[in-house]
Amino acid sequence: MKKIEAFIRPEKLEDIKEIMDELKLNGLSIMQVMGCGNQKGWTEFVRGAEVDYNFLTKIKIELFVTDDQSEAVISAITRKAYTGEYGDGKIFISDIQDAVRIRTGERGDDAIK
Ligand SMILES: Nc1ncnc2c1ncn2[C@@H]1O[C@H](COP(=O)(O)OP(=O)(O)OP(=O)(O)O)[C@@H](O)[C@H]1O
Repeated sequence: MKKIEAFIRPEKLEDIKEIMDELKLNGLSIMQVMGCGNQKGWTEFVRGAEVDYNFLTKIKIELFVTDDQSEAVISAITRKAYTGEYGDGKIFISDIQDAVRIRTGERGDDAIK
């Protein structure tokens, strides 16, 4: 199993939700986060003082998928989140050891399919 954590532009969320149906995924978590990457934010003057707004609002999508689903999920997110401008986001992928569906006690791939 893999954990896929994708940081995307908030306005891309609706497009990315379509992946659930397209790839027949069962679960997804979404968080609103503040962050920065190469897209550095902006500078404004507030009551005469220069203020850096270094952190922009992003959406973090967290998905746990089977190994055989992961490449399709990564390429679908990449395709839907892309604009070609700074701030398109990033995807982090890590290995997951196990999962449990509490209602049934199913483990591993069975718990997330
Ligand atoms: N190394 C990192 N660790 C944790 N979060 C990160 C990291 N890099 C990016 N993020 C998160 O991803 C969001 C989007 O980052 P951003 O698109 O600016 O990445 P980037 O690598 O600088 O890409 P680009 O060059 O396309 O702007 C950030 O606002 C932050 O929330």
